[in-house]
Amino acid sequence: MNGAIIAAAPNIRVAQLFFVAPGYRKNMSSKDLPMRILEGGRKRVAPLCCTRPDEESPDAALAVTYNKYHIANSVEVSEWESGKSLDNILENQGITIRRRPLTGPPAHAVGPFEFRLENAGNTPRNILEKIIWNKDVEVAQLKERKPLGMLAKEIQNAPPVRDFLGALKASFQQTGMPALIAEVKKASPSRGVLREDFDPVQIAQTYQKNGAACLSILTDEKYFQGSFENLEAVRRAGVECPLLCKEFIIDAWQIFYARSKGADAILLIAAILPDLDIKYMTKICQKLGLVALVEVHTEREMVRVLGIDGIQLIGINNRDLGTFEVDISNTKKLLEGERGQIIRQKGITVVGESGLFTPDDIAFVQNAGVHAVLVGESLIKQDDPGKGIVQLFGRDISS
Ligand SMILES: O=C(O)c1ccccc1NCC(=O)[C@H](O)[C@H](O)COP(=O)(O)O
Repeated sequence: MNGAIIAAAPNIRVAQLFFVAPGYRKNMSSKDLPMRILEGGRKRVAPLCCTRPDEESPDAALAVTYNKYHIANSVEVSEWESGKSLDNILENQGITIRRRPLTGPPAHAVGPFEFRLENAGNTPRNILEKIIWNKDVEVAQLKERKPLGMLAKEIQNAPPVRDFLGALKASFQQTGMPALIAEVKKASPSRGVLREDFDPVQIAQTYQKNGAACLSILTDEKYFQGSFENLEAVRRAGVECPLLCKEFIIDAWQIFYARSKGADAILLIAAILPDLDIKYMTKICQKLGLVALVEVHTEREMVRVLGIDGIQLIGINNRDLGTFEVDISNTKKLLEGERGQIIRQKGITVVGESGLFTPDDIAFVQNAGVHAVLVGESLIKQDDPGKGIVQLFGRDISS
């Protein structure tokens, strides 16, 4: 076994053991401890780290980031040490989406048959939780095939990062309308297949030609029929719009993976990530030159995210990802009062997301204070998604 046991947390359902990797024991405060948590035989990497300020060169910084990205922050270390599970930490921040339990439903054998008893603890409560639990398994498998060290090398050969945020700001200034992030979206859990004849490259080119400032490429396969191949293909085809990798990120490894596939921006969803993860994942983005679109849906999530330094881009999702309910007045609600003031003071760019179908919808969210919109369904369902942009904005935004 690689590392020394320094503490055990007995009051957790499955025993958790904390390890210190060799070479990190001397002269380190608890803030610097690289923590690996073993739960029931499964390694969980949690929480993340920031790089030390003394790493000057980007290569060194990257190396340190990926070598130590599972270093914990002192607050969270103390939460772990006092026996709090990740679900407790999530719950304390109002995050209702739980992480996948370590074991599935227990197996029972009856004669030649085996069945599993499902209960509230081992069954996802809603679609978002289902997506996240599936993602957890998916990422663990991908990571085994491609460890971080290997990814870091691939990143060196990845196409250069483009300025996602700059493109949004430039378009907003130029057109006087919210900049468009057009989504390359084949299907969704709420609507099923949105477009049968789905050619991601052709759709991306049409979006670009018709005035999209940036594109969002869904990469989740199971629930959205997206893929990282789509992201790579759009990038390779020479589409100039900066690309958002629209993924459910629960592990910093995915950020490196997205960059290696040509992403210019990634999505961080406040409904599933505790503050520390958002904070440190944002730092990793900075190191990689990516921008993070931090997505909120509730007032509490907005307040949490506004309390984190360095956030430049916030998306307000009008869709409740647990229930699928869509209400565009959510954008207005979240931008009202003090929250809106803080956003303006900090110069944060705001994106209105989901459920936008008409010029009135665009005007509504613009009046509420957004600088950009993220649109999927209403464009992708049109025979000509390019014309869909003209219809959505009520005018040609390409010139
Ligand atoms: O779109 C869904 O059904 C969905 C379900 C569960 C989690 C996420 C989901 N969508 C992600 C998005 O928020 C949208 O793809 C994006 O904002 C565009 O929305 P729309 O214009 O309504 O297609």
